[in-house]
Formats: sequence, C-alpha cells, structure tokens
Amino acid sequence: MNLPGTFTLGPGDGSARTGRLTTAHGEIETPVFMPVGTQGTVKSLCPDDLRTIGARIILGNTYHLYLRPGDELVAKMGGLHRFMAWDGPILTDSGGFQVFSLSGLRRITEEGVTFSSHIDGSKHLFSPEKVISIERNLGSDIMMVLDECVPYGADRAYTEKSLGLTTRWATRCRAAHAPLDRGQLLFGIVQGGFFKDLRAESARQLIDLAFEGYALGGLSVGESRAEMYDILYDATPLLPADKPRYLMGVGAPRDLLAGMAAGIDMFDCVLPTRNARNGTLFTFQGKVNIKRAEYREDDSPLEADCPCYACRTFSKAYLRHLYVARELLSYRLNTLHNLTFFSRFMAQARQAIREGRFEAFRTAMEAAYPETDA
Ligand SMILES: O=c1[nH]cnc2cc3nc(NCCN4CCOCC4)[nH]c3cc12
Ligand SMILES: [Zn+2]
Repeated sequence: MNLPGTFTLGPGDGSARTGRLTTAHGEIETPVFMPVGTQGTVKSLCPDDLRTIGARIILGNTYHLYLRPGDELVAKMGGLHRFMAWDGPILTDSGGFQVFSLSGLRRITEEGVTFSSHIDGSKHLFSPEKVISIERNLGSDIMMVLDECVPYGADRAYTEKSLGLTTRWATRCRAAHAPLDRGQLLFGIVQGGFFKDLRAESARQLIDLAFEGYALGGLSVGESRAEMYDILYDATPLLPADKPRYLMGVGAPRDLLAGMAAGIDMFDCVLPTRNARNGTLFTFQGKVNIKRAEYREDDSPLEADCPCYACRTFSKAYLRHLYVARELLSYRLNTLHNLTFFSRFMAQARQAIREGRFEAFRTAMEAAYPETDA
C-alpha cells in the first residue's frame, strides 16, 4: 500500500488525465466527483448506499460540523469516519466559503475571519490555526487551507490584496500541519479572481509551500461559463502536474467535462443531491424534470440501463407521485439515482480518457447537456 499522498498518473488524453490518489482511508481513481455530505451525511443516504452507488470519497463541511455538533464532540466520538460510519476517504473544506455564503456579520482581519453562527448568532473566529485544528479533530483525509473566496466582481486592487492574505493564511496552515502528519493531506487553494496574472502569482506562491494537492478556488461564484472556462484553462496548467488538482464547487456535467479537459482531477458540487430534492434528475440523455405531467402514467423506469435501486424497482409515474406528494422516499430515490449517474458519468469519462476518446465522449455528453441546460 502506498503512503497517503501518493498520486500516480495513468493514461491521459490531451490535457485530460487519469490518476490514483492514496489516502489513509483508501485509494481514489481520478478524475473523481465527490458527493457533498455537509453535516456528516450525504442527505437521505446511509453509508451502505454510498458504497452501492460507487461513491469513493465524500466531502464534509468544516463550518457546519464545527458549529454543530462540534469538532471536539466528533473527536471524542472517534472522528468523523467512526461518527458517521463511513470508512472511505473524506475531504473537508476549510469553512471559509461557508462563512461568506452562510453566516452574518463577518469581518476579515490578518488573524482570520470572525463571524456569527447562522444557527444561533454566536460569535466565532476562524483563524488558519483554528481551522486546521478543527479538520484534524474531524480526522479528514484531505484538509483544505483557510482562504478568502474573492467575491465575483471584486476589482484588481481588492483581489490582489486578498491573494496576499490567502497566501499568508496558507503559510500558517502549512506551519500548523506538517506534511502527511497522521496521514492527513493538506491542499492549498489558488485565488486571484478573474485576473490571469494574479492567478499565476497565487499559484506560484502556493507551490512554494509544497502542499499535497492544489485547488482552484474563487470559481463557480456567479460568473458566466465563459469567464469560468477562461480562468480554468489558463490557471489549471499552472498547478503542479504531479499533484491532484481540485476544482471547488463544480459542477454540472458540462462543467465536469470542461474541467477534465483542462486537467482537473477532483470535483465537488451539491448539484446532484440538491437537484434530487427538487425533482431534477440526471440521465445520459439529459435532465428529466420528474414533476412534469407527461410522467403521470409513464410506467417505464427513469433510465433503462441505470443499475440504481430507483431505476430497477420503480416507474417514472411512481417517482413523480412521490415527488408531488412530498414523500420522504422521493429524496432518497432521487438522490440514489443522481449520485449513481454522476458516478457512472465519471467512470465513463475515466475510461474514455484511458482509451484516447475523451473528446468524442465530451461531444456526446454535451449534446445531452446543451449550454443552456448545464
Ligand atoms: O474559493 C473557494 N474556497 C473554498 N471553498 C470554495 C467552495 C466553493 N463552492 C463554489 N461554488 C459552489 C456553487 N454551487 C453550485 C451549485 O449550487 C450551489 C452553489 N465555489 C467555491 C469556491 C471556494
Ligand atoms: Zn437510476
């Protein structure tokens, strides 16, 4: 068994690549999509479901788990793997993004970011050292540094100033967690907004800090697809080729394809789980809005060749009924299907890259997911 942090590249196709990342809780084949388990659960699924649908690594949110039930409690319960009975790899983000998107009254200083809890309004400080301590308590296999996700539309001066703070925070995170300590990996997050030279500067500064992997942050923050792709294609090659590259918060099938084409190895997004709960289902023929009247008497499965329990057992008519009736089983079946689709989509993408036919795969999938449809 390789040491955690070992990243071995497999066959590639253009800039798209396959790889294998070793973590303390197992190996991950890349490119990989990570289902989001915000509060220590991938909503409506149990760990057995995650194994059945082929999930290899899941994401937990440091911000949420710190506020509730508390990272010290999770540590006392043996860490997040034991607490949630998931023995596969877990990546925890640093919480910075959630602080900006969820909490009120936040203030950024050199020390860190102070904020009030969205749950009870209590005051908290996330410093680089505090965030690393929380992620170490959770026992995550891959920890993310504390960074500032620069808001979309920030001007150059603000973006440049923020980049410097993000690097100083990354430096403090690295100092707080020695490489591979307890088998826990630490990834840096490149910022720099939508300024290519600032992105290059951020990447250069973080590469000097020798992280075990590198993420592109500050994207999927409200920009147009063209703006995201412009930065994606320009910044990804700046990340070390021999380390995992993670595009945070992405995304829709079309964006996964673009990310893989650019050389991204890891993705996470709430899309498949959140859309499952609002009746939007993903298939290889495109999206299905299960609440549509056209499915009212449709006795056929959602996707004939999908191996998931929902498709093997129930008709579209029944899935539609459950959704319209707001039955709890709707969340579970729709989530089982959507995550099975994302898992199959990534497995087919990996195979296409290995066989040198990724562009053909991308073209076929983009036909099912046209620009307007994401
Ligand atoms: O710079 C970042 N630093 C640390 N974490 C992040 C997480 C991020 N997540 C998104 N986008 C998520 C967009 N979602 C798309 C689907 O609907 C919900 C929002 N962008 C992100 C940027 C960062
Ligand atoms: Zn299915």
